Parts: sequence; C-alpha cells; structure tokens
Amino acid sequence: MTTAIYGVGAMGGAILDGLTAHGDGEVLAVARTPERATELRERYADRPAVEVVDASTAAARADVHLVVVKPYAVADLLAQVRDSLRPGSVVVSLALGVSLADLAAALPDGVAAVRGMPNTPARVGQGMTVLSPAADVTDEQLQLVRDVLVPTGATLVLPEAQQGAATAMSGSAPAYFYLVVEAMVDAGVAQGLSRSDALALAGQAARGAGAMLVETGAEAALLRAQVTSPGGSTAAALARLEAHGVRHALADAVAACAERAG
Ligand SMILES: NC(=O)C1=CN([C@@H]2O[C@H](COP(=O)(O)OP(=O)(O)OC[C@H]3O[C@@H](n4cnc5c(N)ncnc54)[C@H](OP(=O)(O)O)[C@@H]3O)[C@@H](O)[C@H]2O)C=CC1
Ligand SMILES: O=C(O)[C@@H]1CCC=N1
Repeated sequence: MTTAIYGVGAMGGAILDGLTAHGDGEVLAVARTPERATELRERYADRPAVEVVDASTAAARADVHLVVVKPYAVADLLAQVRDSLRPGSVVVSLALGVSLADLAAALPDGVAAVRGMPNTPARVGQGMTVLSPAADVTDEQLQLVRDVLVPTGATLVLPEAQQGAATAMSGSAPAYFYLVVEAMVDAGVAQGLSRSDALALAGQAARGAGAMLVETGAEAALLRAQVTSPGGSTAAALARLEAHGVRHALADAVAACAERAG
C-alpha cells in the first residue's frame, strides 16, 4: 500500500506525521522544489517509510493520493499529474471548497475521486476526516481510504452537501478550542498562575472534556450539568459566559464557517 501526500504544509505535515508515527505503509511526500525536497528529507530522515519524490513519480506509484495543497493550487497540480495517475487509484482532495465536480473535471476516467475534510489533530492520531465519495467510488476504494487514514484518527462518511457544516464542526473546530484555551491561559495568569501551569491545567481540562464526550457518548449538556454544583463556582462561571453571549457567538461562527466552506 503506497500513499502519496501532495503538499506537506500545516495539514499535509500533520497527516504525514500521523501516518508515519502509527502506520506501516510506504508514504511518498511530494515536494515541488529541490530546496523543499531537501528540507523534507532532512526532517523525515528518521522515518524510513517516507520517501520524498516529485509529483509525477508519486502519481505513477501511489494507490491513494492525498491532495493537501491550498485550494487554488489543486487544479494546476491535478493537471500536472493526470497523465501519470494509474487507473483504479483514488484521489482524495482535502482542500477547502474543491468539489467532486471540480475533481471529476480534472481527473481521467478510471481514477476515483473523494472529497474530504481533515483536521490537524491527525498529527497525534486524534484527527477526524469527513469523506464524501463520488458516486462511482466502490465500497472497496472507500474502505481503502478509511484504512489508510486510521493512524491519523477517525473518519466519517457524509454527503458532499454536508461538507460545509462538517468543516465548521470539525476541520476548523480545533482553532475554536485553541482560542478558548488561549483566553483561559491569559485569565489564569491574571489570577496569579504561571503561564506553564495555566496551560497545563487548561490543556488537560480540554483533553479530559474531549475524552469524556467521545468515550461516554453523552450529551454535552449532561456532562456540563455534572460539573455544575448548585450555587457553586461553575454556575457562577457559566452565568457569565451566557451573559456574554457565548452560545450566540458560536452559532454565528459555525454559520460563517459553513458558508465559507460549502
Ligand atoms: N490547516 C488546516 O487545519 C486544514 C487545512 N485543510 C486544507 O489543506 C490544504 C493545505 O492547507 P495548509 O496545510 O493549511 O496550507 P500550507 O500553506 O501550510 O501548506 C500547503 C503546502 O502545499 C505545498 N504545495 C503547494 N503546491 C504544491 C505542489 N504543486 N506540489 C507539492 N506541494 C505543493 C506548499 O509547499 P511550499 O511550501 O513549497 O509552497 C505547502 O507546504 C488547504 O487546501 C486547506 O483547505 C483542510 C483541513 C484543515
Ligand atoms: O481555514 C481553512 O480554510 C482550513 C480549512 C479548515 C481548516 N483550515
């Protein structure tokens, strides 16, 4: 099984790290300049599964192609590789807003197309990739993509029409939590904690809360109620958050993200 990653930036690098830390297949990292190739070879020198190649080489060799360049660069990249792609291989575009129709127009017959939206916790095996396969993608091809991504975290298959909402809830969502933690750390410092202690406490609270949500499957409202003792400190904090309109702010943010991403 050979996977190619086109674009080893913030997102592609996170996937590459996730795949090679926990996976066992061959991974081709595509660099577009010799300088970038040298940099990637040095960075991944301790990971024998990683081979740095040019785009045409990757296109000819890989079974699954993960396209993680900026959205505006996808069309040029696919035009560059389309004649080298093997029939039966699968191209997974992870670029914001690039539709299955865009991919169908750019790919040759016999090459399958999947639209996806990952997130950066893929780096530590805790990511989520939302996948929308084209109508002609076989169950085996979709399963192959899901299997490839296992070392980066979970996958969920949704209709393409829900990619915008999924981006708002998943692809972009880590940034919302980082913003909250960033603000909490500043507030903790204002309360006299060291920055490193504040970050350790807020980060572990975020990790614990996330694990509770995922592992218990309970509604967030129930878990929140379990923390909120009558007349206690949590109730005091939550009342302030509600007064500052945190729900409205999140609803507005999610709607703006979904609109931009769809
Ligand atoms: N960041 C995130 O959290 C998420 C990003 N995405 C999607 O991932 C994609 C990449 O975003 P992000 O990682 O943030 O952006 P970056 O700018 O960090 O990474 C893009 C990378 O693509 C490389 N690149 C550009 N053109 C080519 C090419 N022709 N061949 C090989 N490599 C190329 C660039 O290399 P060079 O440095 O040489 O220019 C750069 O390293 C976007 O489409 C985005 O929508 C999706 C979900 C989450
Ligand atoms: O902000 C962006 O456009 C990309 C897509 C989702 C997360 N980052």
